[in-house]
Amino acid sequence: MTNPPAPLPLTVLTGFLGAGKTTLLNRLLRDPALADTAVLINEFGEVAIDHLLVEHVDDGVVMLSSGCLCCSVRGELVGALEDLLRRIDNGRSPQIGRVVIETTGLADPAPVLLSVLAHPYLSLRFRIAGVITMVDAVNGAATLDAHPEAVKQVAIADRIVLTKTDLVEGGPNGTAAAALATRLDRLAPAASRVDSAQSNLTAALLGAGFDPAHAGDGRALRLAEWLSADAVAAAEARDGGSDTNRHDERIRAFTVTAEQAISTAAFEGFLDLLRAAHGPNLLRFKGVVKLAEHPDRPVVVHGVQHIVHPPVELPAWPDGDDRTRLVLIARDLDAAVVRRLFSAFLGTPQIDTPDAAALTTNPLAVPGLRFF
Ligand SMILES: Nc1nc2c(ncn2[C@@H]2O[C@H](COP(=O)(O)OP(=O)(O)OP(=O)(O)O)[C@@H](O)[C@H]2O)c(=O)[nH]1
Repeated sequence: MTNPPAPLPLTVLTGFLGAGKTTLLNRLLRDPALADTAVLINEFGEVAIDHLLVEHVDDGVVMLSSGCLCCSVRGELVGALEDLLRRIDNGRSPQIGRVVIETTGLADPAPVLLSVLAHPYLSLRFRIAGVITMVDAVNGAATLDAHPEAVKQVAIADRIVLTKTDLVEGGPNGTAAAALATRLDRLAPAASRVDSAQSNLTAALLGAGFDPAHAGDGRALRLAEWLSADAVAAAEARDGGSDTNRHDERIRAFTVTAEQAISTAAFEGFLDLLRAAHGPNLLRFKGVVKLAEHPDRPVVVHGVQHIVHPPVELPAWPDGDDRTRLVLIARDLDAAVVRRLFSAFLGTPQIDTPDAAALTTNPLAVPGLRFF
């Protein structure tokens, strides 16, 4: 049996209704550097609105036609990706370099990621190269106030693209723009931000993911940049005690770090418990882990809710920092709870908290899936 080809980068382009997704996609697809991109576009009903607006793509476009990507199209999305692979593998379509999925404005991007990550074959053929969220600089704040979906789209972003900065009152350096920037910093400290008016958006957008295959050679985003653990820790220190009334205040990004290596079994146990107890609230997590069995070869993990992408072992620490660093984006989940859980599995329980044995022999604990 031959090995499957290297996984194709898959980028999810999301953002609320009218945020400027199609406008951006049209612009990106004019860039010759993206000529080998396949685009999966969601449509509403029978009117292929987005398709009519997307130019300069012919064979690379796969259209979905049954409504909202976040629900009914999920099965169809898997089918469309499988069909795309089949056509490429048997030569009916040209080789492609990447896939971009544009979600509808109302979609929760997590199920899109889940349908790829949770699929045994698609998870081998695609790697999540990033979630790019468009935020309208004029209506962004009001949209975040009114729509929890928009908050989630921002919270799980790797990159945020600000659109319509040309229309914002006071200009890109004015008070309204600054207030939105502060809010986005709190909600998505791990996401870098670019202005859609900037000229070279292609590189800024499609380089959002970490590619383990090129971890050491500078061709991919650096591990530290992908994780953004420092930015998340800084945001935590800054915003520590804020109130939790607004719905975007319920979502928090936080880090768990450790110098000490953790055994594979203990790390599995930690993830199992975390996913079993808090899966639905775990919007996204990513990390690099120092395993006791081979501390010189870190393991990169990431996932969405209860699903973990197959972990990738790197030949060496690429960035000089050999600590375990996890970044979690979660709703209604206290960072201290997760840190205590990790400490317990690391064998360094805090006062008044159970150790790993107490946690795993707890008859109420729900065993999760093994993934190593
Ligand atoms: N002035 C200005 N207008 C923009 C910008 N980006 C998008 N627009 C306009 O905003 C409107 C909505 O843009 P679309 O690209 O259709 O937004 P969308 O996110 O694809 O919208 P849905 O498909 O409804 O979710 C269009 O009229 C665009 O021309 C921008 O940066 N500046």
